[in-house]
Formats: sequence, structure tokens, C-alpha cells
Amino acid sequence: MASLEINALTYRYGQNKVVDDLNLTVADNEIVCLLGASGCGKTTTLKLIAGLIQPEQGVIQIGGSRVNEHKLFVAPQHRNIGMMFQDYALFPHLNVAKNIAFGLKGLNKAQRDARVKEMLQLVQLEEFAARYPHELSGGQQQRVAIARALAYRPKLLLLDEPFSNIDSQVRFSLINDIRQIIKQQGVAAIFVTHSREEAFAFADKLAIMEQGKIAQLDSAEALYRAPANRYVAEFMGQGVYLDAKKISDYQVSTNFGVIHSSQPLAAHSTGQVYLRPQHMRLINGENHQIELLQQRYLGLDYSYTIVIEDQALELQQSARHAIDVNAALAVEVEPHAVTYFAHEA
Ligand SMILES: Nc1ncnc2c1ncn2[C@@H]1O[C@H](COP(=O)(O)OP(=O)(O)OP(=O)(O)O)[C@@H](O)[C@H]1O
Repeated sequence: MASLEINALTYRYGQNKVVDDLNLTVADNEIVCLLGASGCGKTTTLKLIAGLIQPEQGVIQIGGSRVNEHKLFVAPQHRNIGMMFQDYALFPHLNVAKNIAFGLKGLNKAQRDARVKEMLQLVQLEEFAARYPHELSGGQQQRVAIARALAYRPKLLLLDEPFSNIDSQVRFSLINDIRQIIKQQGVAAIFVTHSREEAFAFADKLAIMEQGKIAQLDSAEALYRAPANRYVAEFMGQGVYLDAKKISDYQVSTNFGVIHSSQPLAAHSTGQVYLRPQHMRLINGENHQIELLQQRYLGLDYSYTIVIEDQALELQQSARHAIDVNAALAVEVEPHAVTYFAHEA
């Protein structure tokens, strides 16, 4: 059974349709990250799931139970969700143990104390039970926040930019720890972030959101290998488009030579390939009319900013294979799972 199932969800702020017929499923025990351009509707989607706002249309089911439909509207505290929002700070006047215990209902004191102890162990903050939030680091505060969110054993966790205020040096170890904690508890989670790197480290699947809809939901690897459209391809990483003509199921011809694909190409006979820097190498050779804008030495690598067919791209390659920037430049494209789109309508 899915922990979350959303069908045809729609929401407007005034005339502005911010969530548009959105469908999304999160399996039990799965972490899904909502990623997309600023303003595409990520936070609004989380608020709809949480019950902080009411949809115009659509059905949301959490753990198999409908939380809205016609006259039904289940209040946030009865939705079986835990929330860790950027602006849902800890209560400053309560110590760590009391912050975690807040919201634990229907338990007697002994049960409540046992649950708080269990949660403190889970987030490895046993010695910090009596401390107040201002006496903790940002990372420790987020551990308390996750302990508080998990304390009443929700079916689904909602996390909105939970790591954005955390120092970059500790951010990725905190992300790993919190991922493990969530997996250990067997809870499903939806996570909103602006950072692809955070999404890769934290989520099982990424849901790429485009203008109020889910453009594609899959693993990061599948989104790289087979993006559903140009928005998803560009969102997953910088690249350049080259006009291309299909010459076999595994080969396209471009101004930069024949490119070999490790997967069958889409059906259209002409279109554009989207090439990412990691599949290209700048070399000295036959002049491909590549302009070098900038070269920087980064220690082990060189970074080259080049212009191909009016599109700028940054490539990094080992300083051991440095090229002569004053000689003619060309690119070599290695065989890979080529992304090949039809021409834009
Ligand atoms: N309370 C509000 N009243 C009116 N419009 C709003 C309100 N909140 C958000 N919006 C608009 O709805 C759209 C979606 O906002 P939302 O916060 O869901 O986007 P987001 O994808 O989370 O963006 P970001 O990545 O910048 O946080 C935006 O155009 C935003 O300006």
C-alpha cells in the first residue's frame, strides 16, 4: 500500500493555478524529493498534504485513508503526518525532552517518558535532554526536530528545506544520519529542497515539478538517463543542444561527428541531442568551431568554458591531459545513453 497517493490535485491562489491536476504516489518506506524551479508549487503541495490549506479539487490519501473529498477535510493534527518545516522551529522555552514530548497524546507519563528516551537515543542526543534549543548547534536542533516529528509514529513525514540553514560542512553528514533514522523507523517521507545534491543524497526518488505538475518521478539515475522532456534534462544538469539526425537506432550524426548511444534512440528521424559536459572531452584537433571563453586551473583539474553553437558550457578535465589552448579545438563525445528530443514545436 502507498503511504501517500494524490490524484488530480488542484489549488489556486486567486487566479494563479499553482498546483495543476497533480498526481503523485509515495510507496511505504520511500523518500521522495520534490524538486523544481522556484515558484513551481513545491511548498504549496506540501501544505496541501499537511492540510494547512484546502484544495480546490483532487483527492489525497495518507496510509490508505482519504483526508479530503467533498465535505471531508481532516485537520492537520489528525492526518498521521510528522512535519519538519524550515519555519517550524523548536519551542525556545521548552527543553529538548519537552520539545520531543510536545504533541504526544494518549500516552501516560511512563509511556511518554519511554518514547522520549527512545527518540533521544535514535537521534543520539541522550545527554542533551535538559538543554534548551539556543544551547544546541543547528544540526542538533534539526535532530531534535526530526525526533519530535517521529515521536508519535506518523505514517508520513513532510520536510520543507530542513537542511538549508545548516552549515555546509556538516550538512551532508546530517543528511545521511537523518536518512538512516527515517529508514530505520520505516516511515515514508516527502522532502522539498532547492539543492540537487541534497536530493541525491537524501531521496530514493526525485519528483521533478514543473508549473504545478509532476513532470517525471524516478530515481536520479533514470532521470539523467531518460529525461521525459527538456525541462527535466536541463534541471538535472547543464548541457548543450546539438541538431542531430538519426542514422541508426544507436547513432546520430551531428556537426560534431557521429555520436554513439548505449541505449536505443527515440523514434524521430531528426531532432536534438542534449549533451552534458561529463560526456565530452575538449581536445586539440580538427577545428569544430569551438570558442574558448575561459580557462581556469583548479589543482587536479582544468575548467574550460567553451561556446558550442552559441551555447556556453563548462567542462572540467584532468590537468594531466592539458590541451594547447592556442591550437584548434574540438570535442570528443564518448558513447553514452544519449538524450535525443524531437525538435521543439
Ligand atoms: N500565500 C500566497 N498568496 C499568493 N500567492 C502565493 C502564496 N504563496 C505562494 N504563492 C505563489 O504560488 C506559487 C508557488 O509557490 P510555492 O511556494 O508553492 O513555490 P515553491 O516551488 O515552493 O517555490 P520556492 O522554491 O521559491 O520556495 C508562486 O508563484 C508563489 O508566488
